[in-house]
Amino acid sequence: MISINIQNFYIFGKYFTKVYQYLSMSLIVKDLVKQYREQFAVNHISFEAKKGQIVGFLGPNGAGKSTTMKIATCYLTPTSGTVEVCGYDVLTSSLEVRKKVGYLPEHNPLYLDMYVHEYLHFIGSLHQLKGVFRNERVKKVIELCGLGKEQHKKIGMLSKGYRQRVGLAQALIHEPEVLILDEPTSALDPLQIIEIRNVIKEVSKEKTVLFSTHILQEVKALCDRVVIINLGKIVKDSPLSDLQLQKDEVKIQIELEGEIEIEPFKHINAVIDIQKISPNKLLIKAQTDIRPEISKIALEKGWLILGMSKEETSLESIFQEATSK
Ligand SMILES: Nc1ncnc2c1ncn2[C@@H]1O[C@H](COP(=O)(O)OP(=O)(O)OP(=O)(O)O)[C@@H](O)[C@H]1O
Repeated sequence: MISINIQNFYIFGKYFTKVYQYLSMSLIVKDLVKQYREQFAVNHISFEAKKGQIVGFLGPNGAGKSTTMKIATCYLTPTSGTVEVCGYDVLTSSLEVRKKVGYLPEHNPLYLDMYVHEYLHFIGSLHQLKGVFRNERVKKVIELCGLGKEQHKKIGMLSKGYRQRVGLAQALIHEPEVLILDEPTSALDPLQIIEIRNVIKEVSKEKTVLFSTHILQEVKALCDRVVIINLGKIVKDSPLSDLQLQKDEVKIQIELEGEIEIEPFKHINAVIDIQKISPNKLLIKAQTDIRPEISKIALEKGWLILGMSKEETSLESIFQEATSK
């Protein structure tokens, strides 16, 4: 009898965990395919984004990023597979999906003859925001996206960075739960990139963000999770922190006071290679983090360590490896 109860409890627990996991997902892409004649723009991809996560969607040109995003925002229909946004299917509940999702397309289409303020009211009206509420939303997104000074200018008069801010503001006007941003910082200068990045960081609090980019620095600066796509297939899907720990090689740089000897370090088990960078600096490649062993040797020999640092595996090398096939 007891064992049945425990079993029931176990089954209920598993079921509850599954339901909880499902409910905490804002975006679920399942076995998605988009085919143009013989070409698979997207080839059976699956990934998920949790509430509150910022997911970097990476891949070389033509990998399938924009296609996936267009399907998730109801601009394209899939050949097969499903995309759910906050529990709504893009095919069967596209109106609900459009309410839940804010989209900044790659080429940020704007009406250049409209004033910023006027344009945001127009987009608000398309989302059926009315009266005082619409006024407040326009005010809020202008403030969030730092458009205060530019709101009475025509969009055509704005710099690229400010046009991107208008693009972001229109994506946010209806308070979407999910933000989909297709290369939001492409073609911007370094200063504008930092500005837009800060705006994304600010607005992404309490939202789920999927954004594509070619700038790996951006992923490091913003993302919780990274999904890498290549030739229409997902080749990596991992939290950023795990990704940088995945490689089975650690590089450690040490600096001693005075001339350094290689010999004692060669006997540490996990060492793969040692390079002398300068008379008092070494770069050691090892299978594991051997900093404690290094410290012990230095202590035994009476050497003074001036510095010791562990290099993280670079996202660039992970990206290169994942997309080189
Ligand atoms: N309408 C279409 N007809 C035929 N092929 C298409 C069409 N749209 C996209 N493709 C192809 O599908 C593939 C994926 O395109 P997609 O625009 O999704 O790539 P991407 O990862 O966004 O690339 P980029 O980083 O250059 O924007 C490409 O090879 C592209 O040429």
